[in-house]
Amino acid sequence: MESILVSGGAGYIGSHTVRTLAEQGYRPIVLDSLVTGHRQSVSLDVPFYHGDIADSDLVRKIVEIEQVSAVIHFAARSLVGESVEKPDLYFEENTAKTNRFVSALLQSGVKRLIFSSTAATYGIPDEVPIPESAPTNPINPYGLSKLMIEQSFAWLEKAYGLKWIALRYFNAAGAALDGSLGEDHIPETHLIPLVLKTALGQREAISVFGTDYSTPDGTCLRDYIHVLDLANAHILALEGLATGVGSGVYNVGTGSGYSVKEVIETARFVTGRPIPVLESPRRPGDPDKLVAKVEKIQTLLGWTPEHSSIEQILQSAWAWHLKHPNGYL
Ligand SMILES: NC(=O)c1ccc[n+]([C@@H]2O[C@H](COP(=O)([O-])OP(=O)(O)OC[C@H]3O[C@@H](n4cnc5c(N)ncnc54)[C@H](O)[C@@H]3O)[C@@H](O)[C@H]2O)c1
Ligand SMILES: O=c1ccn([C@@H]2O[C@H](COP(=O)(O)OP(=O)(O)O[C@H]3O[C@H](CO)[C@H](O)[C@H](O)[C@H]3O)[C@@H](O)[C@H]2O)c(=O)[nH]1
Repeated sequence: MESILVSGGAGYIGSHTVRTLAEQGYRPIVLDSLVTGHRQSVSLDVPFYHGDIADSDLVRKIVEIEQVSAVIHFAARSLVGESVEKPDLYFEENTAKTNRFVSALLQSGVKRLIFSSTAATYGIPDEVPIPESAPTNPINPYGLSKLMIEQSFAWLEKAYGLKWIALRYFNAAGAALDGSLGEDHIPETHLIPLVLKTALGQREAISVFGTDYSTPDGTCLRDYIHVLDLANAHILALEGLATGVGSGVYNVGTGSGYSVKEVIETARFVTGRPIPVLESPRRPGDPDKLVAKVEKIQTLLGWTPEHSSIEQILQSAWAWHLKHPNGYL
């Protein structure tokens, strides 16, 4: 059984990936500082190290004790607004700490790595759907912190033979189909959990940020990808690297966009509850459309989304919210 170290394995996407790895016959090992993650989101059967990715001694120890052969690296800060207020925090926590983490891994002989990147590396795209070859002009420190990591990998590959895949996720959403794992960010800023908290009556209304975008209904279009499909993309990426797929960046999305209004309308249908809307000003830094071009991951890694219709995303997220109205508390 191959042992895979998952940094940030107690976070939203990490916890779903840890479970999927175990289901597919891998042995996941989690390293997480719990700065934003939840211990309860990881099964007690999974080896769990409470620590920081920048603790090189700990990383080397884990690799040796657990016989780690590859790494999936989720650990990061990911609040766009916070990154604008505290760019130094993002360059330290994401870029600098990842550099230390990858150095320790390479020193320990681990050369296969899958990295959580983001559509925020593109900034405001000229072309939608966005191909991986599009220019990268991030418009916030969060996106830049991730782009710098991607770029560093090419040099680490040349110097030390690192094999890497950076998955540029579009909008991660949804939950385990039985609602047993889900999204519990504090503070929550993402549209879908906020819409469902409104359906639960925990919020009075959902603010729609901007109704004058150049989209069919005036609200922003996003490419929502189910967290289980994302989890699977990581495993295919690991297997791809092991069987000779080259290093590089891959978009992970569905290729279809839904507007904020369409998401809210579908959530009304799925939950059967009223969801009051408050039309609000634009949120700074939101591009009107972010939709992935997905041929590369489909062709080279054989990945196709299976749970990512907007109905399936909302149904699974609703199951999670009904079972865990206060998150993992
Ligand atoms: N959620 C999205 O829509 C989305 C979109 C694009 C990219 N991403 C990226 O995916 C990854 C996971 O996102 P998420 O939504 O699951 O976030 P999350 O905050 O739920 O998970 C991040 C996990 O990393 C841990 N962590 C953070 N810094 C750490 C450190 N220095 N050492 C050890 N552990 C640390 C946290 O405790 C948490 O468990 C992040 O890298 C994020 O930037 C997320
Ligand atoms: O209360 C809300 C919250 C969001 N939105 C809108 O809903 C859409 C989706 O917003 P999210 O905050 O859910 O997601 P983002 O598209 O802003 O962010 C995602 O995409 C980014 C890339 O731009 C990063 O990768 C980030 O990590 C990831 O969560 C946006 O148009 C946003 O303006 C609202 O109208 N009301």
